[in-house]
Amino acid sequence: MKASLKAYAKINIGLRILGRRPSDGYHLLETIFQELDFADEIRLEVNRSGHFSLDSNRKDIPLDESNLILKAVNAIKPWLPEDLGANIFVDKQIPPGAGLGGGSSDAAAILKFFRPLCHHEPPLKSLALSLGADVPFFLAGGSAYAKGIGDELEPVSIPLDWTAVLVMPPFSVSTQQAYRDLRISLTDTVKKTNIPSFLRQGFAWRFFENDFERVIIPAYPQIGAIKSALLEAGATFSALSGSGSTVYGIFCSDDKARSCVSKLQEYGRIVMCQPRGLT
Ligand SMILES: C[C@@](CO)(OP(=O)(O)O)[C@H](O)COP(=O)(O)OP(=O)(O)OC[C@H]1O[C@@H](n2ccc(N)nc2=O)[C@H](O)[C@@H]1O
Ligand SMILES: Nc1ncnc2c1ncn2[C@@H]1O[C@H](COP(=O)(O)OP(=O)(O)O)[C@@H](O)[C@H]1O
Repeated sequence: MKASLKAYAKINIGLRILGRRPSDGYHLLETIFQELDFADEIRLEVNRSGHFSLDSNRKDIPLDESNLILKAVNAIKPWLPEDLGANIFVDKQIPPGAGLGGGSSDAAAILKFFRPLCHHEPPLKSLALSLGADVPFFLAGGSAYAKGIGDELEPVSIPLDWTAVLVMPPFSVSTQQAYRDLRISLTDTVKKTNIPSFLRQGFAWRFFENDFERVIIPAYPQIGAIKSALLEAGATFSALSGSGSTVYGIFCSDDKARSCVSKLQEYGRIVMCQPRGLT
């Protein structure tokens, strides 16, 4: 059996770090995850060899058992027939370490693909969370308000009549290091959530900020320059996605978005894409 899966990227619309979880030091946050129609493609050839292999067009990601695709395979394996195997190829379009959740989305796509082949129902949500804090979002995608460590999800309805311009600089940012650089202590008081009240007032871009910008922009001045360039080019809103390195601009018209692309080329790879609703 052959199959081709799309693993879509996300951006974070607002990202507030509220504090730390005492049990493991993970950061408590609130954000809106928005899925985009920009994706990796995962091609699989399922066989009865009991063996899984992985290859990719990108050689700068691990292709061994530490790849999130093989981690997802290993997580769901106890629920699969023992002789099931697959040759997997991932055509990476989403750069790693870009704040677009590419690896997490790949992992969720694998869990969803193998679920119907399981001999009994796997606990998909907990398997997803064991692979990464962002992975549960990608099981359903669309637009979701997230709390906890990013795993407490609630679908939300926000306007989707916009085009995003993603500017992906030629460097990655380590998520773990970015969290460390925030220097939030385990004993700091946990802040209250704000996003639900923003949404009750009616969605407006001006409400949203990404707390990582405080540490990422000083460390990577190019990120600040991209944000300014997007706003100057007419973006309604611009922000860092996740812990970076991608900066996105929101444009109310496709034409306006297209006309800014040539002005931003010097900063890195540019992709224009649309938000995806729940499917
Ligand atoms: C910052 C965000 C915002 O959406 O996205 P990215 O920029 O990575 O896309 C996420 O919180 C990233 O989630 P994800 O990339 O799945 O993180 P994980 O693999 O679970 O964790 C990587 C490391 O980040 C730290 N971490 C992660 C999530 C969290 N809520 N608190 C943390 O402190 C931990 O130190 C962990 O070892
Ligand atoms: N399938 C995968 N795709 C991308 N990166 C992966 C994958 N598996 C493991 N990784 C590792 O995970 C890290 C984070 O990648 P990714 O999830 O794409 O970025 P981010 O956390 O910034 O959204 C990368 O540094 C990469 O080495």
